[in-house]
Amino acid sequence: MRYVSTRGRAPVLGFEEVLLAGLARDGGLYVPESWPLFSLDEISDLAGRSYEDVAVRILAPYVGDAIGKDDLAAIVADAYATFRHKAVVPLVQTGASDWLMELFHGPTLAFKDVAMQLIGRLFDHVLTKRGERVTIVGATSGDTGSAAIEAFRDRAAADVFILFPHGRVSEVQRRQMTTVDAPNVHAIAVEGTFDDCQSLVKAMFNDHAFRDGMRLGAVNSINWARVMAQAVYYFTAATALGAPSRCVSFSVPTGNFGDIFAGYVATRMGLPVEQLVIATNANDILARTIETGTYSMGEVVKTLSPSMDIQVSSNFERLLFEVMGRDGAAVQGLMDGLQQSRAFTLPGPALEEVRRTFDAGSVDDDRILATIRRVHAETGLTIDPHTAVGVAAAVGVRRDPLTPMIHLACAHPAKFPDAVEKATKARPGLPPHLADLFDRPERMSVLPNDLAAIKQAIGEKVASTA
Ligand SMILES: Cc1ncc(COP(=O)(O)O)c(C=O)c1O
Ligand SMILES: N[C@@H](CCOP(=O)(O)O)C(=O)O
Repeated sequence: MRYVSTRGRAPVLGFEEVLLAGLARDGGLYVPESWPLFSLDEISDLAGRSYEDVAVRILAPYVGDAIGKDDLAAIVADAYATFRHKAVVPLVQTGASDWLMELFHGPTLAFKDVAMQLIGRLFDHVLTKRGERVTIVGATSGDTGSAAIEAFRDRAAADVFILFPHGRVSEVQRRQMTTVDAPNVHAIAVEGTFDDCQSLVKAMFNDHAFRDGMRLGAVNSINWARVMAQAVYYFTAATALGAPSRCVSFSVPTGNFGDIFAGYVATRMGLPVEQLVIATNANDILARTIETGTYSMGEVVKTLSPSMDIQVSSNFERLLFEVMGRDGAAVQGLMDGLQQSRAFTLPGPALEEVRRTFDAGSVDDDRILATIRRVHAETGLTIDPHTAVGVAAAVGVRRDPLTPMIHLACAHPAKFPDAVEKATKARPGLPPHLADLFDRPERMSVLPNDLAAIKQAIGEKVASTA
């Protein structure tokens, strides 16, 4: 498979280069040159297979001949052996037509592990083959960071620098990033928001001298490999519930639009999906965009679902590229508008196209708490505040009550114990492998929201370990 940039002016790359490149050199995001289409028979044939087997089948066309089939199967098997559930992402029925897809059985208790455990190994495979080393820079609102640190810790071919917003992640999330004692891991608390962290990372990639000098690599969902890995569980869940002969829907708690874009990818590969619900917290830029057609940035608000306290939703650009006829210049025009006036308006036909597949709802903190409480009372299950956003948002926008709605349970409740305790009066405990998290010493630097200062800190650290 070859990959093109959403802005149309970066080199066309193969899988290996796309994995290592992260952001395209024109500032855009890489997408496959064409979508591999699975026939209905091929999709039916996924039902009942192991997660690992389905993953290899879905990933193979994207990886192409960059990695041999046997090597890919071994990497996939090794990645998902780290999960605490044999099904990797089990489904739990919560109502007549409602299911939770539990995505939090990986090492760091959030859905990010599903892609990150694979990506760490893919980087290792490719870098070892090439005899190269990279400097990973990532931005996190809490979950990507710990998943990336866990996936890359002690890997000889990578240094990892994770930028997170100081004071805006949960204590569990922070400690998961700051207590890992590995020489190649560096947690940086930035005095700013997640959007600031993400824009610092993009600015480092757009500084080509720094990017090439440091040999930067990305682990955020700007990296195509993240999205492709997340597309797999849309297939396992849908086929377990009768797809492709039965249509299903998904409700997806959304921040950076990576996870829900992976669902869209599954539809482009042939999976019949009735609707994809964009579930946002009070940071409702995407819900407003679907309603009005205008993507207009506001200020970030702190919520009980901090991992989704995001305004600049990176992967929306990938959807724009698709609904604007894959016209890179047109996407660049919208992105220029966003840069200049903090807003852009989708052309009518593009908005119609988005609305064919996507619905959206936003959920405030009171509804998050009420939803955690209700689900707990009705089912005995404890959900985290992000999952609650998805469960609540689906209520208002469901197209057909008989179509199974699969709610993505993105994080373990123990990552956000304060919110969960407030709702249920019970404090969720951490699983045994994290039981001593609060006793481990923390290690992090606090830096201003300043590109030069951050580049200098990264440069010095890399030079000192070279
Ligand atoms: C727990 C949790 N839920 C949902 C999201 C939203 O995912 P995405 O950014 O892929 O839209 C994130 C991160 O953004 C998260 O960490
Ligand atoms: N919620 C995310 C934000 C970054 O998203 P990504 O999917 O682009 O890595 C986080 O937890 O960091």
